[in-house]
Amino acid sequence: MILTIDVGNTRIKGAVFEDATSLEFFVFDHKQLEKEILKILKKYPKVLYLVVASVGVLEKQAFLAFEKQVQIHFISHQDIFPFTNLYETPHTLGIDRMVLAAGATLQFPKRNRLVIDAGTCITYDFVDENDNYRGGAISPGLRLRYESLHAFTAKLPLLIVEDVDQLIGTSTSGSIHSGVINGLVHEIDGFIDEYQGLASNFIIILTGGDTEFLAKRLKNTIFANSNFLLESLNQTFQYKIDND
Ligand SMILES: Nc1ncnc2c1ncn2[C@@H]1O[C@H](COP(=O)(O)OP(=O)(O)OP(=O)(O)O)[C@@H](O)[C@H]1O
Ligand SMILES: CC(C)(CO)[C@@H](O)C(=O)NCCC(=O)O
Ligand SMILES: [K+]
Repeated sequence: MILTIDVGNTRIKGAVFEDATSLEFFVFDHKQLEKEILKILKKYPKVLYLVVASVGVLEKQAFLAFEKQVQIHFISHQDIFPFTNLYETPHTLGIDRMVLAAGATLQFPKRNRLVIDAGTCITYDFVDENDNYRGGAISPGLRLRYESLHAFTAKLPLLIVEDVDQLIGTSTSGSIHSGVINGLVHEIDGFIDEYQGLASNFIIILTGGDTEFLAKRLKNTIFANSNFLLESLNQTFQYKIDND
């Protein structure tokens, strides 16, 4: 059994896997790390490996407390990945993006893949049908857009995302919701359209904390799976074991 942990910029997510099957998913705050992991390990004593992907908020040291119970693998740029990395600065590419690219490569062979992770930031990652990682884009995530409108203006209130579907904002809050939600939806649909114009045979994968909210608003057909990063982490680790 494997416990995969995704340390994002906002939250920590985890999942226990028995081979390719996920048994349970967890979400918790950075402050709860030690307590929550101990709880999971107690519930699943068969977990042998703890596999961590961190965007940098936590380093390897944060996990050393579990070393007596499990073998820890901290995913890094030195690991073996199933794609050729054509990023001009491969050492600065986010570990989460590498894991997503690996998952897309392994799960969707011989396709052009675009992975869109709607988390704290929105990331776009393109792995072509020859398994070359080509790069993508980084833009502000849904919550970050609301927060930055408030943080960098005198008058705009801090709003949280609401299930509103309004083009013409008729109040301050309506205008903010329209700008943030429609802006992001158009951004994502626009990216998908442009990528699909570059090549055929595309699979578009949407993941991250805002998956459900966004999936139903997009005009394009996508494969939506909010657990894609954790599943990819499990696959990346299996791939490493099989190919090292
Ligand atoms: N309880 C929550 N706390 C924070 N964000 C949440 C919560 N529930 C849903 N979200 C949404 O999820 C988004 C953040 O996504 P996610 O949790 O995947 O980010 P993350 O932990 O920073 O991961 P990553 O760094 O991989 O993007 C926010 O834009 C927010 O709208
Ligand atoms: C863009 C984020 C913050 C998304 O989680 C992460 O992947 C990251 O810190 N990336 C480093 C920069 C890059 O990927 O080029
Ligand atoms: K993200």
